[in-house]
Amino acid sequence: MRQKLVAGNWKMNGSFDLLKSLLEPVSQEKGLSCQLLVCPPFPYLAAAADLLKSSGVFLGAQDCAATPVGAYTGEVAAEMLAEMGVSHVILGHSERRHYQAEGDALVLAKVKQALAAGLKPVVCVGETLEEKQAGQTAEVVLRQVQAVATQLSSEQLGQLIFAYEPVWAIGSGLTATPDQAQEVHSLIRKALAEQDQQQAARIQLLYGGSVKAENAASLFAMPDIDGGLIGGASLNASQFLAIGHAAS
Ligand SMILES: O=C[C@H](O)COP(=O)(O)O
Repeated sequence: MRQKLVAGNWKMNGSFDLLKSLLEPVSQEKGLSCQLLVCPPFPYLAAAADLLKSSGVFLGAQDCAATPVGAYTGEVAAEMLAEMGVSHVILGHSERRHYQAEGDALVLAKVKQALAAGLKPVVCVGETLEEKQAGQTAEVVLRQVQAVATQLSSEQLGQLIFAYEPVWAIGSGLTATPDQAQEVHSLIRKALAEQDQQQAARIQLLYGGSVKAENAASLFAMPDIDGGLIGGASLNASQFLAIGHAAS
């Protein structure tokens, strides 16, 4: 049985004040059966690790370098993140695919670095509005999934989490309906099962895109939706915890 995971992607938002006001209640919450993961920007990771210690709440980063340590100005190595107490790293988010022109090969290189450092990659996949309108959702999503999955061993595959985030639903207030999201999640799980049935049954598949306390429960009730990757609503402790309750 897969445990549900509610992950907060703060994107380029936050401050030390927000860190404290948000992570104190989150780290003290005792009534949830789901896993919680918080992914603030790099400058806040050390303080977040301190605030979350012994809480059971996981700490994640929003990116890592595609290469090991060395002469790569401005980059942050996966090993450095692991050393700070980070356990997860979001990779291939559509904002990075779009603004930083990250392609499937670069995402795979980052996934390999993350795995080598013992981090769990949260690999984001999803189609744009144009691709959806052209009927290309399955093709795009499965290409992004397989570009990573097929290049890994079974053991490595089992460390992955995938997040299906239709680009048209991110920050737009438009959410995929539970049925639409389930259809894509089921396609992803079937594709993974063709590669490795056992691991496919274990891998957590998250949904992301305008998830809020009001729509979370109906999404999380679907058989292949194992939680959410939450953007805007993760910046408010009571919203984020309410989504956690919907997953519990
Ligand atoms: O990583 C999170 C997603 O991009 C969703 O963001 P959102 O909840 O603000 O739509």
